[in-house]
Amino acid sequence: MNRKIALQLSGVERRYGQGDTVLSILKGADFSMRSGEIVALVAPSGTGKSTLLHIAGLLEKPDAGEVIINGESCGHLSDDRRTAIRRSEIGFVYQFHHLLPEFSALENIMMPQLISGLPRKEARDRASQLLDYMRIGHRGDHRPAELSGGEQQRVAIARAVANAPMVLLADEPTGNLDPETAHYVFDALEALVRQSGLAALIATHNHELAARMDRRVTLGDGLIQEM
Ligand SMILES: Nc1ncnc2c1ncn2[C@@H]1O[C@H](COP(=O)(O)OP(=O)(O)OP(=O)(O)O)[C@@H](O)[C@H]1O
Repeated sequence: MNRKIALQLSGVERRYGQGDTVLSILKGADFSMRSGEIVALVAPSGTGKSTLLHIAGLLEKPDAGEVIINGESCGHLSDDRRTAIRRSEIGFVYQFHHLLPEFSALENIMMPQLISGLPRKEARDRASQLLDYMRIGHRGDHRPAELSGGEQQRVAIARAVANAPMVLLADEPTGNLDPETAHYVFDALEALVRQSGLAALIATHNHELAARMDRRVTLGDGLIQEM
């Protein structure tokens, strides 16, 4: 199988601080991921996982190097173009769901599509389909506070992929869940990735979950290394 490269990082560098207190987090990191692939990012706390995900997701700019999404090099793009790529090609999931509390699960999933200009009916149909896919179709009218932790994360994943992005970036998406629920949420995520062909990079401290993914990478000395 030779699927196309959805995300590529080339020579990515990131430093924080100034003068004597510069902290070099990424020192020329290279990485690529193909459509349909699920990659675990497993590395000790503070080594730069979130930094890497923020750069890959165009939320932060690297000090040097390139981020290429779906063949488009993003380094020299205008902020507007970067925002447009982020909205259409990238989905984010975090450790805490960050769903809007006053809206239902269905409405939360519709939101990114409405922001992208999709008609309400189409957004609703797709949101409903995603809820079914995540096996929580019966929970569409519930607000986040009325859902379990695992259900909330499944809604968050559905919302992240609502605009059919090329790349899903997840920062400890099951970090707040018990092990059994974590596996259940991952089952749903995996099914979604296989069905949609998006590429997923998932930072996790859960080694059992990482073992279920296609590939595992780690961060060491500012570089991304295959495990
Ligand atoms: N804006 C910033 N300014 C200064 N230092 C920062 C900034 N953001 C991150 N850092 C530092 O960079 C290092 C990497 O942070 P990052 O959040 O990427 O690590 P992480 O591997 O995701 O950690 P964790 O697993 O604990 O979430 C840390 O030492 C952190 O303190």
